[in-house]
Amino acid sequence: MTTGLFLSLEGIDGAGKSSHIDALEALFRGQGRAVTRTREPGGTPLGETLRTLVLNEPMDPLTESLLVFAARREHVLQVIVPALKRGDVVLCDRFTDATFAYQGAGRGFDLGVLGMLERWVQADPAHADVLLQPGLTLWFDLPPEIAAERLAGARLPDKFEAQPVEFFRRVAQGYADRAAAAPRFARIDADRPREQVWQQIESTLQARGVA
Ligand SMILES: Nc1ncnc2c1ncn2[C@@H]1O[C@H](COP(=O)(O)OP(=O)(O)OP(=O)(O)O)[C@@H](O)[C@H]1O
Ligand SMILES: Cc1cn([C@H]2C[C@H](O)[C@@H](COP(=O)(O)O)O2)c(=O)[nH]c1=O
Repeated sequence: MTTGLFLSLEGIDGAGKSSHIDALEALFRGQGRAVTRTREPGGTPLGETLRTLVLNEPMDPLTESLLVFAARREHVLQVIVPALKRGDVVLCDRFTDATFAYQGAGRGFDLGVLGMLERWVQADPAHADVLLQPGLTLWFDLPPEIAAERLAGARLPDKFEAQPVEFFRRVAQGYADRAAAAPRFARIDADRPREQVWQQIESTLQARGVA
């Protein structure tokens, strides 16, 4: 389906993903790679409109799941697949693992329904059994209490960031469950100073042969 590298960044809110995206982009550009940098929910005009709703409006978990997958469908078709076909490195701040972690583990929504939506949204039109997935997922793993401390006072919390620590314990477990089932996950110990977190990222990219 594609020739580029699809790299996603995942973790609970405040785990430190955004703090390393600039450096990741610079690293790949320094190697002469074209980079498409994007995020979910979002990445297209419609996706960004849906993001505003999802991050701010209270809603039923099925509604929330449908909106993030609707945004993802546009994102996959308009941005991610074309970029991968060009041979770009796609740096995506969150993808479907976030839906399993937040709507599935966090909200308690049916994982079977999420799996069905994943298949509908990410199937290759030519091979329905092949799903578009990141080639590598950097999972920033940080205890929820520390993430909450880091976020406290950093910015006005959105709907998710305002959730209690118990919600993020479930989300963190959701990521751990997803990671246990998919070798594309690389765990980054985010409970370290920034320089050490970056060193782990660099060594992971080398070990996986992608940079
Ligand atoms: N290794 C670190 N040690 C201490 N503080 C950090 C570290 N990494 C990031 N921070 C700080 O923690 C806060 C959250 O970091 P960041 O915004 O990168 O997280 P995030 O995973 O992108 O969060 P979100 O998903 O909610 O956007 C920021 O204030 C950032 O400066
Ligand atoms: C993709 C996706 C995201 N979310 C949540 C997770 C975060 O709380 C926000 C996005 O904010 P960020 O600062 O850009 O990390 O949305 C979700 O609940 N479900 C999803 O599928």
